[in-house]
Amino acid sequence: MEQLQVKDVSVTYPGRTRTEQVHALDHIDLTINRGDFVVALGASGCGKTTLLSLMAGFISASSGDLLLGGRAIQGPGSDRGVVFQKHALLPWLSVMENTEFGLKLQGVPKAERRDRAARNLALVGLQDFHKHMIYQLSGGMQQRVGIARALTCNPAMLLMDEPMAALDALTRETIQELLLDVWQKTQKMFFFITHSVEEALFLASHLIVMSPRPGRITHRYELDFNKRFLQTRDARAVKSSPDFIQMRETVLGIIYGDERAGEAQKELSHV
Ligand SMILES: Nc1ncnc2c1ncn2[C@@H]1O[C@H](COP(=O)(O)OP(=O)(O)OP(=O)(O)O)[C@@H](O)[C@H]1O
Repeated sequence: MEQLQVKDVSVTYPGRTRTEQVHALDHIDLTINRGDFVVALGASGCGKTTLLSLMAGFISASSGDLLLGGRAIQGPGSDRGVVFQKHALLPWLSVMENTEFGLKLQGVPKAERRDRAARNLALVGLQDFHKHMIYQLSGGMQQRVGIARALTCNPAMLLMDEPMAALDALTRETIQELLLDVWQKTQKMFFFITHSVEEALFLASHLIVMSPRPGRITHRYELDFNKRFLQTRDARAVKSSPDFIQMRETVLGIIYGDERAGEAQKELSHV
């Protein structure tokens, strides 16, 4: 079965002095199954990006294990697609050339890679933009190319680090809906980081809330607001429903509690 397992993982970075250490993640356990849309939410510095970087294979754990399909993650691989906030597209290449880039590096023949890239560009609504250059696209369209590119190597898992953060509110909502469509159609494992509580509640099938110093998962929720949207196509109705608003207040309370605790700790350390 396709599954990502994070087993008792801790990450410690060197601090500013020789003796200081930053406990970025502390004994994290998390299982992501095929078809799960896991969203990580939490105050700045709680270790969200560190967790994603472990899954991507960009960094190694100080202790514990990360397994994908039962095999230890030992570095980046085409079984995991990554979408960043800054889409990291190559501006001198066209939309098609950017999307097929990973397959070209793998030596996939041109006809096959064009076909696979075209299918994923259609999935994100860019079927009419193959020949456009990246600089001719809006921020939202560039982010769609980033998603299509990440999907084109057919990864088991899509890892997204605040991919909507630089988008205006309206575009952000459109891309949220697009992402839910892509999730429903592909049934891949999604791991998504955001600072927006509303975005997290709307997208997640599984929400984890993290707290900093040391980075821990403090709360876990199973949600179905995403399925409600996919059934009704009415995002406004979902986001203004009483249980959505109540959940938003609960999660905001958890996060602001953390941030206030963090501020108090900083103030104390200045005394
Ligand atoms: N390479 C590094 N060296 C030292 N400390 C690091 C390094 N990367 C991250 N940290 C520290 O580890 C902690 C967790 O960082 P991380 O970026 O994972 O958190 P985050 O929740 O993603 O934060 P943000 O929401 O601000 O992006 C922070 O205290 C950060 O300063």
